Amino acid sequence: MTASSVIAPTVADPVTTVPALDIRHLTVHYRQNEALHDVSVTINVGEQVAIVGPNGAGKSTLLKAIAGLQPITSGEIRYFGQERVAPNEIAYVPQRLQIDWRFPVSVSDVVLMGRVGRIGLFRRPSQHDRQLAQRALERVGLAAFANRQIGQLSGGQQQRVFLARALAQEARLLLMDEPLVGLDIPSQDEIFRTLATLRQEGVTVLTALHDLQQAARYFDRVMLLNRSLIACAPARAAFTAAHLVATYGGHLHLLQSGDGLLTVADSCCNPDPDGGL
Ligand SMILES: Nc1ncnc2c1ncn2[C@@H]1O[C@H](COP(=O)(O)OP(=O)(O)OP(=O)(O)O)[C@@H](O)[C@H]1O
Repeated sequence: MTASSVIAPTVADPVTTVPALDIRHLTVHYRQNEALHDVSVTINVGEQVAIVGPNGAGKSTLLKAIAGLQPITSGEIRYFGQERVAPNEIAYVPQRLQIDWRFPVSVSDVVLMGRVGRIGLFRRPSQHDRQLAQRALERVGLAAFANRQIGQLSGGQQQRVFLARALAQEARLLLMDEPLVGLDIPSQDEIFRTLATLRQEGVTVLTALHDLQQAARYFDRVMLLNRSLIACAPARAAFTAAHLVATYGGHLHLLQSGDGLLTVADSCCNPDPDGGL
């Protein structure tokens, strides 16, 4: 073999090969209750991943542990190759019910709060910060609501305000806990449009969801969780009968759709409760 016929090995690009999240053997307890058991998964930079699983599967716990809001029992989480991450690098949007919407702040105040990590708690926002907040509100279609009190918005609009806050924050990692709960279809579409914008900007997104069709349609990979990690793969590979049964047990009916992808319906909503697979 001549030297010229040898193909030089590709030099790994350290920027692109370092994952956004590298979770190793993560276990989390609430007192005696083990909410997450030995979860190991890697999320690449710019990926959008849906976390699905039954009630109590540990979806919220996983998001909170990643956000640093929930102490972990054992294991480790690395962020962009580091043990620690600056708070402004992560945006966490909790479930709607966990937010006190009566809080007397305007929509633009909430979005500006996304800048606090960058400007410091006691410094006034600059013109640049205000412009970023304004642009973020425009991008989620809420510029006209900037001066409204946050509690006066609809559920979908409130969720979009929190997305705008994440945009203004210029976070690299966005964690959302069931952002679609209680939203009508147009509001859900607006959220997915905003996620598409974040995709263009290379923001890594992890979202807890209940709708498996949406998880399959809008996300690069689906993480099936039931205290342990069952799978984390593109929908076609994730939604196998074995994975779905391991995740949801006997509570689901599996359906074969036209394109061969398995989809599921909760047995509580099925008109024929005795219907099998
Ligand atoms: N603050 C808490 N104190 C004690 N136990 C908790 C707490 N939060 C959650 N748990 C328990 O941890 C387990 C995982 O809960 P978690 O909220 O993470 O699940 P989930 O998948 O997000 O559920 P859901 O779909 O209902 O929101 C459950 O058994 C739950 O009861």
